[in-house]
Amino acid sequence: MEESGPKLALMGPKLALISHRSSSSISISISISSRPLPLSAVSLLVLLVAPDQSRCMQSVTRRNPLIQQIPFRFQQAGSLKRTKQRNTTTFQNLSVFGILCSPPVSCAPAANAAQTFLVKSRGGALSAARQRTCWTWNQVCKVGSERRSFIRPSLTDQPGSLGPDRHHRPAEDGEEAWKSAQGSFKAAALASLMPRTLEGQITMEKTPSYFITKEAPRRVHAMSRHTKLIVVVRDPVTRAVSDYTQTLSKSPGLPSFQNLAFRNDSAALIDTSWSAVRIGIYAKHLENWLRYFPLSRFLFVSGERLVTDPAGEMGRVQDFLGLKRVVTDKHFYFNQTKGFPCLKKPEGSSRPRCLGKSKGRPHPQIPTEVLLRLRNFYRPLNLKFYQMTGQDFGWS
Ligand SMILES: Nc1ncnc2c1ncn2[C@@H]1O[C@H](COP(=O)(O)OS(=O)(=O)O)[C@@H](OP(=O)(O)O)[C@H]1O
Repeated sequence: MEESGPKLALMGPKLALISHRSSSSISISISISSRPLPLSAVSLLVLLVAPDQSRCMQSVTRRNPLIQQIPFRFQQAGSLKRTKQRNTTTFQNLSVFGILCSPPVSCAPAANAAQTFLVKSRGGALSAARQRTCWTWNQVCKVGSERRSFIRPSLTDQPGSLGPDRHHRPAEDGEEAWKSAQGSFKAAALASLMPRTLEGQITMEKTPSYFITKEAPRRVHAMSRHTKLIVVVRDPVTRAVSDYTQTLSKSPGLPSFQNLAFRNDSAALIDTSWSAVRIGIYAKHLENWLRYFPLSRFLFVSGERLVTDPAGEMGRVQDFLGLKRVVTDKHFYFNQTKGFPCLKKPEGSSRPRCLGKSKGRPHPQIPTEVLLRLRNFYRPLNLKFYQMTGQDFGWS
């Protein structure tokens, strides 16, 4: 008989396996009861488990008169599909997110001012001017249906992403009120992006960059302080090489790893402004999160064990979430060609499934001396991270 209640689902390539190039992310596809919640195509990082989004949203909107109503939610999924349920409209595979500006900011064109959206493109593909443009509901739908723009929920501070448009702030509002409105708005906007959570369901979201985004802990906390957070971490040296490999695959003319890893003015110093290096300073990012969430709210998953013992790590994830252990050893096999564990049978499919080509790419050869220096750089930072988490990840 089919078990009821929340469980982890083994769905697509992004499923119960995990990814962690971006240091902190967990790539679990989740199912809400029997209905799969499609997650984004990027590896995950922070997993938000919010028990009651709608209540959370109501309190946000009550506290701030600027936000009267946020009636739309967006999911990323298959084809564009509109469904109505309890006054909530859900668009699937509207790879766009929209935020209701209420009262509407004055933006052009605003044919339907009551339903005006700020739109942001994934990776900044839209021009800055377009990013600042508020779009009407119809325009958002159009973009979604044409799949021209991919917009992901974001807690970062990029202009034109979440929140009232800074260029159109109401003159009568004081600075504090405005800041608070922006903060609440972002929290509400995030909540609005989450699917409605019903009894017996868990809502999850994954965005690697949250872990390293300064504003994210405060905003996630504002959305729900009961959120559970899952962070997948991998040896920061391997992570940096993986990060570089990914960038190299998109920009073949990239300077060498060592050129980027060391400062121009002093070849002895590691360049911590390079994101591939900076992201691996886990202790620093965690400090920022611990200002808002106690350690008990976190689960740290080892990226290395995820490869050597995926079922074991998934067992920890299920325990942490209070779920019955549904995902076990019998779901995985080691694929010799891929060199990684794969799923024997994802949900809804009779065929085995491995993660895609961009996961588990061969890394370029980096001189041993360079890796050694990087390892020395990370050693004390890793130790600090072990102390903070109470976990030894064994990165030597
Ligand atoms: N089962 C399985 N199959 C394939 N790959 C696996 C698996 N488990 C973990 N990994 C590792 O995931 C790394 C990619 O991490 P992300 O998904 O976070 O990267 S991304 O930034 O979202 O592209 C990817 O890093 P690279 O090896 O550098 O490609 C893999 O090492």
